[in-house]
Amino acid sequence: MLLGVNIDHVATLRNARGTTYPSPIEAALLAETHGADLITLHLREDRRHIKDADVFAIKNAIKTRMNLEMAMTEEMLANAIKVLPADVCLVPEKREEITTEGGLDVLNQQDKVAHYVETLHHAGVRVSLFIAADVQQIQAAYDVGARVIELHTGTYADAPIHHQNQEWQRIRAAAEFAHKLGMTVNAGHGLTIQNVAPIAQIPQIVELNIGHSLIAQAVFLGLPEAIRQMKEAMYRARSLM
Ligand SMILES: CC(=O)[C@@H](O)[C@H](O)COP(=O)(O)O
Ligand SMILES: NCC(=O)COP(=O)(O)O
Repeated sequence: MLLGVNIDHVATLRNARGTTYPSPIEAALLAETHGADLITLHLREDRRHIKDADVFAIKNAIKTRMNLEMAMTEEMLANAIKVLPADVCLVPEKREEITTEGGLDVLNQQDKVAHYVETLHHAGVRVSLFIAADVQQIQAAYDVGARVIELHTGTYADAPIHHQNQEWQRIRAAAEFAHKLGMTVNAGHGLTIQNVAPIAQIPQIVELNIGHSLIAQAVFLGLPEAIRQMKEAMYRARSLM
């Protein structure tokens, strides 16, 4: 199981004072030296954390692969064609949101999503769609040509303890459905060292993208140790399957 380290919130800390530190580029290099299988970052339209310069610098510096998250806008599409990351993950964005709230609504904008998928595929970029654990959305993702999805685990992560199993069941069923279609299934959002194990135990999920809780842990433990503990939790969970 692969771990994508999302470094958005290293940039949040940097931007708090407008300094050059902590450097997202340094964080990306440290993360991949200490176990990150890929580096995920979200260039938001409002640039509240990751900036355009970070994207280009990280693309040129890392040895693993870049998973660039972006909204479906012409500006972001043009930028992605310039950067040419290994992966683009199309995510919904609302200016007023604190963080990503829901999954991309593929079902109700299939022509638009198909255009972004086709354009990025033509440029040699693999495309994943960040969607809710919903069979109709997964089928729509397949129908528009996407062969990779990232299941939004936010409803699982935010669920009250007595609802968590129900949310986990939804994600497990969604992963099974997508896998049967031949899709690559990733997952992410709101995952922590405390809640990651059940998600890691879903056999069809091959990659987890984790950011906020990892960077938070890194404040106390340092990034290498935070990554080590997260990977250990993922592998321990897998070994108990
Ligand atoms: C799509 C997703 O769940 C995250 O990767 C996203 O980047 C969250 O946005 P913030 O990093 O701005 O919280
Ligand atoms: N796509 C999920 C991601 O990259 C990280 O989300 P989070 O762990 O910061 O909530």
